Amino acid sequence: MPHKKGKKSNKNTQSNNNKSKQNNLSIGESSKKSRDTAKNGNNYNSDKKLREKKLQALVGDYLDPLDISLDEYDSPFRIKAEDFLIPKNKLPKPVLSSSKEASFNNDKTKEKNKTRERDTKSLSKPDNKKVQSSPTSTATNVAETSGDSEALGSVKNSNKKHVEAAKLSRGAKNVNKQPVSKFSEDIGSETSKTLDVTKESNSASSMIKNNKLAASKSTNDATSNNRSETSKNLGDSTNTNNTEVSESVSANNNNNIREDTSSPPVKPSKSKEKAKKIETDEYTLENEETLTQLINIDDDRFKNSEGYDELLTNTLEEGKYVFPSNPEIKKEQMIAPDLQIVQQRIADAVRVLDDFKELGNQDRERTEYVDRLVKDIATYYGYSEFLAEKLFHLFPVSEALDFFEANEVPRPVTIRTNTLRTQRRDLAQKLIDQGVTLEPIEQWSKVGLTIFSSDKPLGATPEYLAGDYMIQSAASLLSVMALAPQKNEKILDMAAAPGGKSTYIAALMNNTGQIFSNDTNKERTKALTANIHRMGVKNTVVSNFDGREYPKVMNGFDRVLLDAPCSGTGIISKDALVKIKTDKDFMQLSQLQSQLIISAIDSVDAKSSTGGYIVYSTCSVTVEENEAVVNYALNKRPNVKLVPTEIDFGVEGFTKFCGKIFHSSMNLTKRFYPHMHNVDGFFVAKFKKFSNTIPKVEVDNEKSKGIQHQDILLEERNTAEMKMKCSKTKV
Ligand SMILES: C[S@@+](CC[C@H](N)C(=O)[O-])C[C@H]1O[C@@H](n2cnc3c(N)ncnc32)[C@H](O)[C@@H]1O
Repeated sequence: MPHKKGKKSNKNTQSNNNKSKQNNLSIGESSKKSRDTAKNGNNYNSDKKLREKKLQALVGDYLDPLDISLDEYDSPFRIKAEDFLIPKNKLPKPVLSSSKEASFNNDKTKEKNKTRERDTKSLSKPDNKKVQSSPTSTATNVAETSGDSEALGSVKNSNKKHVEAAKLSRGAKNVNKQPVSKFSEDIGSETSKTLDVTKESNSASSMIKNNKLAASKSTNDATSNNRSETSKNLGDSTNTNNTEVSESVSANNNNNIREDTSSPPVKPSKSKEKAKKIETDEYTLENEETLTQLINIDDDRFKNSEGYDELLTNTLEEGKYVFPSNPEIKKEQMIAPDLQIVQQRIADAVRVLDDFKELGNQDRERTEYVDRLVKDIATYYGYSEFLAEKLFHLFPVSEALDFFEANEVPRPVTIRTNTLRTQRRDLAQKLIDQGVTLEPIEQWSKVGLTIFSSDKPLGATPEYLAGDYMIQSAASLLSVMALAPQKNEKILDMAAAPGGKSTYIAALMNNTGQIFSNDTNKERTKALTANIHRMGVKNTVVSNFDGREYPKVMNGFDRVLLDAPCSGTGIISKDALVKIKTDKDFMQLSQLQSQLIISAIDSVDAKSSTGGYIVYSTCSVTVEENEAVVNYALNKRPNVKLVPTEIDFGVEGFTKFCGKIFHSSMNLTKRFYPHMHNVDGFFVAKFKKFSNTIPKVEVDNEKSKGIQHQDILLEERNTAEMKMKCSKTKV
């Protein structure tokens, strides 16, 4: 029997099943969970365990019972592959609700802003003309003043419809599943039925679109306890809020208020005056008390305050990005922020940064905008500011947003055919017969299948139990393809559990030669062994050493794969806890990775007649876990050089980053991104060892060899400095 991961997963099977049902959730709900997760996670003062407990309660304890090859390292919870699958008959119908899409789309934003401005003004200042301008509120007035309960009912129904529509739009988030196409006869042909890159990227962008929809919905959800109904239901608010206004106004004025244009101006209350003052003043200790009072005033009073009016008007004004004042920021830090406002600020900031010369405020530096944007991204998507900033600087501004959005959407579930047992065509047919809908993975793989839906869990089909396939992310195939193992070679998989890559290597070698599958975690080697048995692998020895010690245990390998333990920033859609990883986590991992890569190099025989290769991979996208580690290896072991991975998609690794320069051959490494390639974030580097002697060169000579690893780490540690540098780099 395959290994079950830990007691916890056994104990929780029942509750996991229940959660799993809940987890046939819409993307928006899942997005919301991760945002909620993060909201809690941002509170770093609380105890870590308590935080994790809270997160688990929110996200669910989805331990994978079979410890299948999801590439997480020490992830405290996992989302089961089957949880992503929606049974065919339950696939949601697409809902056309573009008007409710989140407002990262600028055109829609403009339209929305106009509506919001109208709503906001009519809400905060009971201007009768404004009230008149809303057909719904007019109808309500008429209904109320004339006692026409039927008309009133119909108005309320129409509001209800908006609520229903909003609910429906939640359903639309599930539509990220691509259109299901049945596997056809010509499945063996790599060219015929495979998705081409364009199609795939379209589907990726449609996912992002759907997710924006989800984000919009989640924002609505998240704001429900927030300061106002207006911002809660901005998409539906025209009617609802104006109805509220006109209802309250008509309660005050028994006669037809629309005729009354001469009402005296309402004198602001004391608290309103305070509110206005605090909105405009800088935050000081003296006004802290007042600020606290302001925060504590109830929603109605707050939403009627001029400060709130000003805040909304500022935030929503078309084409203009207005920095939140210090009190606003302070307030956002102290109470749950209004995510709708944060979302709008993000969209506005991206627009301004895209055309800073034209749209930027001349009194502000670009770095100030970037700084605010990163903070807002951290709040909105639930990252620590530290990590949001680290990830943000990997991309141009608007692409960064695509990356964060893509992390809210699960990647397609994929499996790898075990060619030791079967062929892809036969496996596909058997699964189709059981109601699975699938398609071959893209052209670059001959063994992968993308699964769209399945009536039963993919880890419980007879084919799975017979070892016909491995549930494995598409990205994880890439490092084995780069390794390109040959028959009869001696190969080391240095960090191998639970065996997704080891068993693929065995299949490519057709069970010839020898594979040493090693992992330092004894528990995980049980899953590794189980998978090796299940998949019919016969050329593999499982070992349990710290990889750093391996050259002392054994060396002379033709090839070594180091699929290193990493932070998992490439698999955030699977593991929301990555969002709150700390500086210390990254420092420790980077150090371990650097030590492991040196061991991997030292384990290879440069004189191998067929090989002499080392492949380094991670499911992370941070520079210090990838290029910095590779650069360190090149400096410490000048007897290796980088060679092409032979993977013909992905983007080149960084040759410079935030003012630092890496070895010029770093462009031979490959990066893969969720928003670009619709695979987990992944990094692959391939080295060729050309000598078993380590040449004596000045490894510390920064000029000739690029920067030293430690320098980068020190640099990265200084986030303020990095921020400055990176902000400049991105201009
Ligand atoms: C990304 S996972 C490997 C996934 C695996 N390659 C697969 O495809 O199924 C990283 C693994 O590194 C192992 N690991 C962590 N530190 C290690 C060390 N010092 N030596 C060897 N393995 C280590 C972890 O236990 C974990 O199983």
